[in-house]
Amino acid sequence: MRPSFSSLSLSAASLSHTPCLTSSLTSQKMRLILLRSALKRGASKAIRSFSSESAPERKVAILGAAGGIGQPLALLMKLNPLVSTLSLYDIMGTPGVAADVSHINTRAQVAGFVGDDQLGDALKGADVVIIPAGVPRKPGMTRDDLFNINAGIVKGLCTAIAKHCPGALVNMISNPVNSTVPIAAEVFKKAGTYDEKKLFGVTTLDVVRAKTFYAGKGKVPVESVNVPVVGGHAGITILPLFSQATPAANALGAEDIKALTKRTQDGGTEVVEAKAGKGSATLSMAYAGAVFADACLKGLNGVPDVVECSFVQSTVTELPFFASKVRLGKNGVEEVLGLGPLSDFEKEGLEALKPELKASIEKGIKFANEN
Ligand SMILES: NC(=O)c1ccc[n+]([C@@H]2O[C@H](COP(=O)([O-])OP(=O)(O)OC[C@H]3O[C@@H](n4cnc5c(N)ncnc54)[C@H](O)[C@@H]3O)[C@@H](O)[C@H]2O)c1
Ligand SMILES: O=C(O)C[C@H](O)C(=O)O
Repeated sequence: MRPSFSSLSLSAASLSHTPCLTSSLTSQKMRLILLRSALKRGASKAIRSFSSESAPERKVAILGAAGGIGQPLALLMKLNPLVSTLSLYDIMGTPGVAADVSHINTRAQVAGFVGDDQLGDALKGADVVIIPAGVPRKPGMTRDDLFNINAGIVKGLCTAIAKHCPGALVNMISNPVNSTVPIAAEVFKKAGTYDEKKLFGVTTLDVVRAKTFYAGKGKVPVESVNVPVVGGHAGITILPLFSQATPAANALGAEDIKALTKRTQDGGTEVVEAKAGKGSATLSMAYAGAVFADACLKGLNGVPDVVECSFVQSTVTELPFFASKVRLGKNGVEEVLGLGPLSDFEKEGLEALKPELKASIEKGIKFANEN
């Protein structure tokens, strides 16, 4: 994501590096001309990136916007020049978060909404809805332990989405993602608004972690690393495909790959334990959520070849939902990409994750239909 202010710093840099020229003009006059033309170039660049004409109007709503993820995610979405309206909803605290974020001098107009009565207005006209609402883990808990509270929260919010912005792309962050995405699908089916191309479980944090850990161990530049992560978003259902990682890190042996896989699968728990009762990943999740929402917006805007991993309705395996690489387009999912060639270790991991993922999906479907 490139915040629009980057072009301003570029133009400042180009000003200070303007070379000296010799001509019949005095050097002072020449400096003035160069300064004017550099300013003009810089200003037009800045106007291009700030202008609401350069990108379509896009409304992004964050549900759970006053929480540990919600607040930094609101900040990052306010910095995204593709967002024209940023709608911040929570059951408490959003007026303050919205007032704070709204003072940042970027394109998005910010509005805060609080409580059931204002949920409809928060959602109306949204192109993308991001859901980090719900309780996080404490040490000793699994993501599934959050089901009893978060399933109901997600169900209520998705019922409102079906009513107020049925065409929006939904980015589900609330855990357990392996169950909350199927819950959302069932709610939308019941409401007659389900479009499998528009529902996404956000698994980007697994990819972010896999990239970071691989770069560290393989001693390759982190910015150039790509690693697909497939399956789901809990424990062994998180399956990083390091055999497909680029660039190749030749120094990594089978034991290293095993350790990297385990660290990626346990990345959430690593943060939960380090926070010692004060919640789970929030800052890295906000970053990951912003990366994924940005990809959705780019797809909606017609940018070609936008590919991210996500937990979506799928025929890649026999399971009805599965995370894999997905090509994003003007209607959401344009293509669910296959797994590609797997190593024997990854093939074993794939078979091992299926029973747990299947059970979590079925639990979500059952809840949505019985409550
Ligand atoms: N998908 C992922 O990779 C990933 C990563 C990290 C955390 N998570 C999950 O995200 C969720 C949020 O985590 P957090 O650390 O931000 O928690 P948090 O407790 O800090 O914030 C949650 C926010 O949700 C709000 N909320 C509760 N019920 C709501 C409702 N009905 N409508 C709107 N808002 C509501 C709360 O008021 C709170 O502000 C958790 O379920 C966590 O497990 C997922
Ligand atoms: O681990 C958690 O509970 C939060 C999140 O799913 C994560 O992966 O960090």
